Amino acid sequence: MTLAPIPPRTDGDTSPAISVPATRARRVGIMGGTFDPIHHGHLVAASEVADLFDLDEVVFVPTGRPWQKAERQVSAAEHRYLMTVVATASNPSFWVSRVDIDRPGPTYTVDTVRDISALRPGAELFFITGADALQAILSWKDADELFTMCHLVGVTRPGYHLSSEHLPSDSVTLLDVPAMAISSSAVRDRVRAFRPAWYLVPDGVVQYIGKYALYRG
Ligand SMILES: Nc1ncnc2c1ncn2[C@@H]1O[C@H](COP(=O)(O)OP(=O)(O)OP(=O)(O)O)[C@@H](O)[C@H]1O
Ligand SMILES: O=C(O)c1ccc[n+]([C@@H]2O[C@H](COP(=O)([O-])O)[C@@H](O)[C@H]2O)c1
Repeated sequence: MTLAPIPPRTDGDTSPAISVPATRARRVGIMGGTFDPIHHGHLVAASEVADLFDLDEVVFVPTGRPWQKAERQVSAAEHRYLMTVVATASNPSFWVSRVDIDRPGPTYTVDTVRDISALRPGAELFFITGADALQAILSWKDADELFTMCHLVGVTRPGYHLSSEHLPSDSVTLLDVPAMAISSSAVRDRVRAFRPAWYLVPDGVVQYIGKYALYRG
């Protein structure tokens, strides 16, 4: 049997075919992160926001060069991208974009949102952040412009105070999500110490980490 070749994508993305009611604009969540590795805290946050904000899809965007983590050693973008694909593959409304890892230079969220907006013209955009990232948002590049480009959804995260003080109230919503006391740093530390990462990250991500001997130090 001969299979028809898969046509090449021009945008480098593998977004699923999702039909959106004709009566309203498409509602798109953007979950940005270093995802080194992606864990269940990220996935629960995205799933909760998708449900409560009636999102049609959530696009996970692994950072290319996270400039505020410049002092850290971050795994190769391709590994972080592929682990994010593995972790989200089973959810029909989750997908992963390469826009940040394919853009040269430091990763700024204003560029992320601009690029996703170009892929989804006319969509309403919701950028999802944990409490720690929201606390730092005024230090982000062109934060004022970001508030005009998308709605920010700040979610609870164990160990961090969630607050929108000093942020424009019409651009930010705070949301309680089920507490997942998980961080990528803790997962990396566990792997380095030969301790299990099962159930903190999706099974396929545990296997990916083992296959490529990530975080062994
Ligand atoms: N357990 C969690 N609950 C809610 N939000 C989270 C959680 N972990 C991360 N986030 C949010 O997900 C986004 C991406 O986080 P990131 O990829 O840096 O993960 P991390 O666990 O904070 O990583 P690291 O420990 O390496 O700093 C950020 O907005 C962060 O606040
Ligand atoms: O735009 C910025 O200047 C900026 C500075 C720091 C972090 N961010 C974004 O915040 C998200 C979470 O980042 P991090 O470093 O906590 O994984 C991710 O999408 C980053 O690109 C964005």
